[in-house]
Amino acid sequence: MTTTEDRLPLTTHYDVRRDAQGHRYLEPLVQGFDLTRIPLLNKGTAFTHEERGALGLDGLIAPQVDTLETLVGRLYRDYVKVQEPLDKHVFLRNLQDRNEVLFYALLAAHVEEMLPIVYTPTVGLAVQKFSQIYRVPRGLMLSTDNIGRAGQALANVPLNDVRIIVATDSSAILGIGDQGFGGMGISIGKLSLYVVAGGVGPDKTLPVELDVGTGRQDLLDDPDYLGVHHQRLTGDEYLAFVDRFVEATRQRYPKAIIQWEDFSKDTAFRVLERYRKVVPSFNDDIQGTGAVTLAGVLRACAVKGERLAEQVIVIHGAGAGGAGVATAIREGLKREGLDADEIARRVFVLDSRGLLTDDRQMEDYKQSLATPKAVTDGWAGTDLLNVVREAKATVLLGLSGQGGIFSEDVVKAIHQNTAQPIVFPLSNPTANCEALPEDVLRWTGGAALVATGSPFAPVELNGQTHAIGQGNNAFIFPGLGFGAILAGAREITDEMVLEAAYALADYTARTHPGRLYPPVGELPEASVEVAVRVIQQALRDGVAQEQGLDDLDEATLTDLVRAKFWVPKYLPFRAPRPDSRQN
Ligand SMILES: O=C([O-])CC(=O)C(=O)O
Ligand SMILES: [Mg+2]
Repeated sequence: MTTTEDRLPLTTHYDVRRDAQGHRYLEPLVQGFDLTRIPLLNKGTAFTHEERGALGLDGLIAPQVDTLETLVGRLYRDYVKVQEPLDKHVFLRNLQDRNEVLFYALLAAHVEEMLPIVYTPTVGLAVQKFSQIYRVPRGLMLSTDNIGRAGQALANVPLNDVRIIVATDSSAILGIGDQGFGGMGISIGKLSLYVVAGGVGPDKTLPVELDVGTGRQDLLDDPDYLGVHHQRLTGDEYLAFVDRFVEATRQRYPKAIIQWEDFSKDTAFRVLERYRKVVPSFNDDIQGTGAVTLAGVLRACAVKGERLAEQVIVIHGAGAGGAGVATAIREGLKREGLDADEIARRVFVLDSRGLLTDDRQMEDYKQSLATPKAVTDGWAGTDLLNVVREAKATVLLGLSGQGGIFSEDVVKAIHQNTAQPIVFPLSNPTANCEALPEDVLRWTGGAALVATGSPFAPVELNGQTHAIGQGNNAFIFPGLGFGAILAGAREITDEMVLEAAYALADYTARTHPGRLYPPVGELPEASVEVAVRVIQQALRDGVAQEQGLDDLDEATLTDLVRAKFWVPKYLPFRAPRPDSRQN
């Protein structure tokens, strides 16, 4: 054996090792043509002459030997010729499925430009068209057909050291609802961000689709739809399905974190609570969105020269996102010294029927978000416009998925209450955004502090340029997950998520004091800071299992996080020695 450690190779197809000088190299466990067909192994024309000779590639690759940089340049020149966002998405996904390091090198070189293509908003369209654009498999597809063999399905995954899983049941993708099997696209997209912005190696990531059926008749009737053709499982059957997935995952990947993504309000809270002490896991839409929104609101308050505790916050939308944001904002208010009574008078949550008041019939999870009925005594009404007026709102947050619901009336009403209203239409993708930033700015004479969930171009108004911050949980989950991985966290605590919010706000305050969020191009940098603070919080909470982190000061910890950050490059290949463990 060439290794002393008792562990499986990183994947079925290769291992990564270090030579005597400490340089990393890749040891392929397959040979020849297969090397050009496995995306994590393929180097395209960048295989060296020596590698071609040693690995059975002679004659199988174009003569020229390229570098990764040359390939990135060539691909980019091709990429810019593609016009439609969905076609660009398909271009990049095909590259990912062909040559994964090159995909990440290209993405890393053009983060700001390509994020809206691999991720929000274009990923929304890719999810809707998933069955049409599907070419080769990626990730784990569990369905009612195979969930009884979940253990075998996980054993079939060629990765041996998965650390982060994004799993969706596709019941509430972005703001576009039930997407059936197509939700796999969001798991894939989120994990691309874990790699490019969160420093996790692609061979440690696994996208998962939990295909429990769909409530969409149009999909069920469509012969081209690739998911299972039946109604969604519900109740105990549904939970038994997810139980099987969690149990098989724990067996195969005991160190993996699960990010629950885009579960509808009917399942999101139950799933999160059921498993969060069983596997390190969090719900991105509840907790990630809560944290990223709190971070932006804290920044907006600072820009105004005020405190969060002075604001009155109206949250429109009481699904997973709205509930998560309400919880995060309440925590923020508590940290600034407000008691429960005061908080109840400052945070108002609305669903599609208006303000949640404690005399209303509603789902269990909403009850803790409801306003005491007495607070609304004498109000003209409890619809959005009336709540903004009567509560004297200064902050308006949109998580409803209802495009355009922040009308001119509503925005002008909040502007009556404060010189600089904080207005965040956060729903995704773009068509579901509660208002267009340029409208909000125009209706408020440029005074509003605006951030959105989907990317928007800067707005020019009266000779001024307003950058629109992207309050997307992409600023939280990669750093949160990376930090939790590095800490070996056995649980992801609420405090770790909250700390991620303050870390992001601090990063923005230091690097861009006038902004609400950093530019998206800085996602990797911001994630490093988030990861460091998450590790520190995991240590404080006593959930970090990784040894040797306790005594590190912040600078050393930051260096460590940077050193662990995966960067796309082609490692040199060395054929395994005959006595190696191949087979
Ligand atoms: O995916 C995004 O852009 C943010 C998110 O989690 C959602 O909108 O569900
Ligand atoms: Mg989501």
